[in-house]
This record gives sequence, structure tokens and C-alpha cells, in this order.
Amino acid sequence: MRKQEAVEVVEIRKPIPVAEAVERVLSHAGKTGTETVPLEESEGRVLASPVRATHPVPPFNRSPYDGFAVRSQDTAGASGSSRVRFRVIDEIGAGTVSAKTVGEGEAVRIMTGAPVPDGADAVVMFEQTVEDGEAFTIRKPFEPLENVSLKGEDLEEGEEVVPAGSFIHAGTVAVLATFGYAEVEVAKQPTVGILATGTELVDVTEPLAPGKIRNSNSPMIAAQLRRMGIGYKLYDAQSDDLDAVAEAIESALTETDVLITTGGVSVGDFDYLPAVYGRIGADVLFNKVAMRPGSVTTVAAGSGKLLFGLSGNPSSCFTGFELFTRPALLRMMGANKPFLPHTKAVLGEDFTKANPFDRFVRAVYDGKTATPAGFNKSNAVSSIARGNALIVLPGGTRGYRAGDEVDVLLLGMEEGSAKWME
Ligand SMILES: Nc1nc2c(c(=O)[nH]1)N[C@H]1C(S)=C(S)[C@@H](COP(=O)(O)OP(=O)(O)OC[C@H]3O[C@@H](n4cnc5c(N)ncnc54)[C@H](O)[C@@H]3O)O[C@H]1N2
Ligand code: MOO
Ligand SMILES: [Mg+2]
Repeated sequence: MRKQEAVEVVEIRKPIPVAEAVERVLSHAGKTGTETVPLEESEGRVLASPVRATHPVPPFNRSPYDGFAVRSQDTAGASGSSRVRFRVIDEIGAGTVSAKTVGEGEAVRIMTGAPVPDGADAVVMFEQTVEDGEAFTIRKPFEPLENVSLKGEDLEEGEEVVPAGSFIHAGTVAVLATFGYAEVEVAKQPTVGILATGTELVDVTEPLAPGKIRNSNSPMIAAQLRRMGIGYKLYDAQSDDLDAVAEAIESALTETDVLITTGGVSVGDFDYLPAVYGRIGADVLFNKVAMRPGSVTTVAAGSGKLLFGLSGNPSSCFTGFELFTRPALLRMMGANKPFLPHTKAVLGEDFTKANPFDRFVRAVYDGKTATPAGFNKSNAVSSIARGNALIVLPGGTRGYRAGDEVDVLLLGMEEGSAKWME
């Protein structure tokens, strides 16, 4: 049944600019607080406090090569015709400290990573020597500190290495381990729910029937969240029934900070999300954005929770998540770079459609050129699979030509290259 039998006038929504919509969402993104996690579970999380170097790196002057530690002054004048001879007084590997002090004409056999012994100030690689029992000769002079990795050359004690709000990746983990962080203070993750609406939806495991389609939005959003390292609760999809949808949303809100719904946000007879927001007393921040796809993206806030009413159309849903949900979740976690990375690219083919609204075109970006990824309507699922970027074509423009410079948002979905560098 339709939601209303009486003659009705369709609501005319006023679109707001994308940047303003993003700003409204971010201003409602409350902080999640912090928690401590084991180092090995920290990858993908947002660092809550800065990492400072608690000691210099390297912590001591060390050898970068396998060879001999010598006094540079003793190498003066060495040449092919006048080789200088050294006597080996000790041998150390990484992890061992020599108890000896290197004196005139003496050397310590030293391996990569071992501390340069007292007295020595240069390292001669094995390949630069001719060995002869407990002695060796060299044919060139060495500068003071030649072939020495200096204490603190990588990081000075007290230096801020990684600021709070950074995304923890493998390199960050290496730094954390270097300074003995067995546990890491990170931002708590918001509890996010996913709830698809639509009488036409069947689950991915179910057969199709006339008029039905599989629910691709829920698994897609789940994957978008997993890519951000964020967990989620996946709720059963709901038919377009106002009471059922309202109940499911109210119930989900008791256990989530952020609820992402898909479908039912436009002006159709069975689009019940606007009515649900009214029923639960949520404040609608906007329900029309001057963009395509995703113009009907709706965001509401209430009781400290954020409700993302993403469009049912797959490309609109995907884009709404990337443009609004993603930065909001990152802002909640205190991330200092919540927006998608962007760059300039050369448009790979003509795009002649006029743009009344900002257009976000699913595209393949290869580091230089961005080419639309095929069928690019709001209902497309193909171009979200094929694309790895969004070309941004500003509203009010009349179309673009191949070779034009365009802005591109990068989705972090780059694949490897089929060939080694050319
Ligand atoms: N008279 C108007 N009609 C429409 C307008 C408008 O302004 N005036 N806006 C259009 C735009 S733009 C979009 S986008 C869609 C948005 O629709 P809804 O967000 O209300 O979503 P639904 O109506 O529920 O579904 C739209 C479309 O997407 C398919 N769908 C829904 N859920 C899923 C899912 N989980 N997985 C895959 N596909 C899904 C659904 O079957 C529909 O085909 O409204 C336009 N109409
Ligand atoms: O919201 Mo719609 O995606 O603009 O086609
Ligand atoms: Mg609809």
C-alpha cells in the first residue's frame, strides 16, 4: 500500500553544495574517545597520541657494513703502491660490544649493526681490504666517520615521529616497536550499523524472483568499512514498511553510534526514511546535495548518533559513503586527514554531458590519466567495480574534452601493475 491515499504535493527539496553538506556532517561527528590495543592489532587504527623518539635511532654509532673498524688518521696516505697495514685485535657481531679500544695501526673485525668500538671512527668494508691472517692492508685513506651510521642520524631523542591522528600502517608499527610500544593508544572505533531497506531485496544467497534484486549495498558498505579497518553490525534488510523500518532503525540505534541505511530516502511512495527521521525525532541535516550520483543522500542526527540515509542506487550509495560517511567516521576517531586524497589528472576521454550538479564519475586513474569506468549512471554497479577513483566535474559546467585537466579523488583501490616499470 502507498503511504498516503490523499492527494499530495511532492516535496521539493533544496540542494546544498557538497562542501557545505560535508561540513554539516563533520560538525556533528562527536569524538569516540581512546583505548589501548596490543601493537600487533594496531595496524589500520588511528593513533591517539603522538609517538616520540624515547631514544636516538640508531642508539649508538654503528657499522653499516661487514668489515673492519679503524682510526681514520691511520689510513692517511694509503694508496695502491703504498698499502697501509692493520692488525686485528678483536671481532664483534651485531649485539656485541667490544671491550677493546682501537689503538694506532689496530682494527676490530666488525659486522653490520655492531657498535663502532672506542678509538675507531671509520669502517673499511671487507671488499676494500686484502687479508693476511690476523692482519689486512688497504689502498685508500678514510675520512673521519666514513662508513659509520651515526647515533641519532635517523631520529633524535624527543623528536615527534608520528603525530596523533595518523593512520597506523606497517611503517608506523615499525616505529612503535622501535620505541618499545607493546601497547598503543588509539581512537576507539564508532559502532557502525548497516541496514538496507527495499521490498525488492533478496539476500546474496537467495535466488532471484520477478521484480527482485540482490542486496549489493550492504556487503559493499561492509567492505568499505573493512577497508577503513572499522567493524560493523549487519542488520537484516527490511521491506518498505514504515513500521518495520522504523522499529528496525530504533532497535539498531540502541547499539550503534552510526547507522547507515540504504534506500528509501527519495520522494517515492515507499521511501519511508524521511518519515522515520520524523518519528524518532532525528534532526535532518540535509536531504538533497548538489551532486550526482547521490543527490538524495540524507544525513540526520539525534541523541549523539549519526544516521546516514544513503541512496539505494549502488553508485549513489557508494559515493555517499565515500564523500560523507568516511570522513565523518574518521573525524570521530580524530584522524587528521579525514578526506579522500585528491590529485589532478588528464581526462582520458570526452565527457560531454552538462553538469548542473557536481558530478562524481567512477573512473580508472593510472597515475596520469583518469578515464570514466564505463556505464556511469546512479544505478550502475559495473563502474564501481571497474573504477579506482572519482573524477570530480564541478556543477555549472558544459562538458569536458579528452586532455582537459580534472580533479580526481583517489579511493585507495589501486591494483598492482601488469608490467614492471617502463
Ligand atoms: N520523483 C523523483 N524520483 C526520484 C528522485 C527525485 O528526486 N524525484 N531521485 C532519484 C535519485 S537521484 C535517486 S539516487 C533515487 C534514490 O532512491 P532511494 O534512495 O529512495 O532508494 P530506493 O528507491 O529504495 O532504491 C533506488 C534504486 O536502488 C535499488 N536498490 C535499493 N537498495 C538496494 C540494495 N541494497 N542493493 C542494490 N540495489 C538497491 C532499488 O532497487 C532501486 O532501483 O531515486 C530517484 N527517484
Ligand atoms: O541521488 Mo541520485 O544518485 O543523484 O541519481
Ligand atoms: Mg526511492
